[in-house]
Amino acid sequence: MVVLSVPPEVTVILLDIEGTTTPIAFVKDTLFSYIRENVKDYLHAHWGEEECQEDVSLLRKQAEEDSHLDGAVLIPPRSDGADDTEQMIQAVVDNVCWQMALDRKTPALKQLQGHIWRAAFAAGTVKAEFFEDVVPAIRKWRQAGMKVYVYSSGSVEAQKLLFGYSTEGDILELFDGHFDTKIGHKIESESYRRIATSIGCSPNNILFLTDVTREANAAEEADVHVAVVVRPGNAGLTDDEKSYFNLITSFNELFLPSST
Ligand SMILES: CSCCC(=O)C(=O)COP(=O)(O)O
Ligand SMILES: [Mg+2]
Repeated sequence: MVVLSVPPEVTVILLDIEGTTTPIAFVKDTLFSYIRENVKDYLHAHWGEEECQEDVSLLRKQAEEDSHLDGAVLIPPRSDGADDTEQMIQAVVDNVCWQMALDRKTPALKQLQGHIWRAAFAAGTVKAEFFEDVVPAIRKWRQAGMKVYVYSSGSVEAQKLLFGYSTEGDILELFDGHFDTKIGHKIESESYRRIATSIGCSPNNILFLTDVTREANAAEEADVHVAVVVRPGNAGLTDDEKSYFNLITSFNELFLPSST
């Protein structure tokens, strides 16, 4: 087994979700399919609620920013008439499906997705999946004194559902905190500096594990240590990326200085 020594100054492990803790196939085939199949019914059921209207307002604002993009779907402004509700719901559905077809990670989309998944996770219709090495490794890191945080494009609310309702039960207690793109985009180095400040450590106290090399580059630019996680179903890496980054195929390949 290949072993990657974790630098001694590292006290925090920061985890991506999709392609790192969780198979991309689960996110795409289960989580995203659930959204496509249920978004319309969800909007009908919750349209009158403040939370749903806040989600729609955020999506409408995002749609305006996206209006220059090919195929972008605008959401008409809200009026008092009940007649246009169907038309608005259809526009929201079309906008969500358009964003998802492009695998966009906008906070507006992620916030609504989190709210739609809530009922599915709570009812046990959906249970999150992790690669088999993930939970035992996190437990080991914690025993060794590491702090463990999550940084994902999925909203913090959705992250808590994922780790709260999983095939391994509720494992939320294994995490010291969660970050989403409210702190900044994952491909911007400033986001990693903000995360370090928020945790109360230096960037070089953090080891970030991700499957996406653009995220790894941004983190590294902020002086965060990175390892690129290679999992079945992840996008392939170029030869240059393979030789440049530290690569791991399992969390078990990380060797902590305190491990014996
Ligand atoms: C419950 S989190 C859902 C995962 C998700 O929506 C997503 O976009 C994952 O992105 P990541 O940044 O974790 O690769
Ligand atoms: Mg990822």
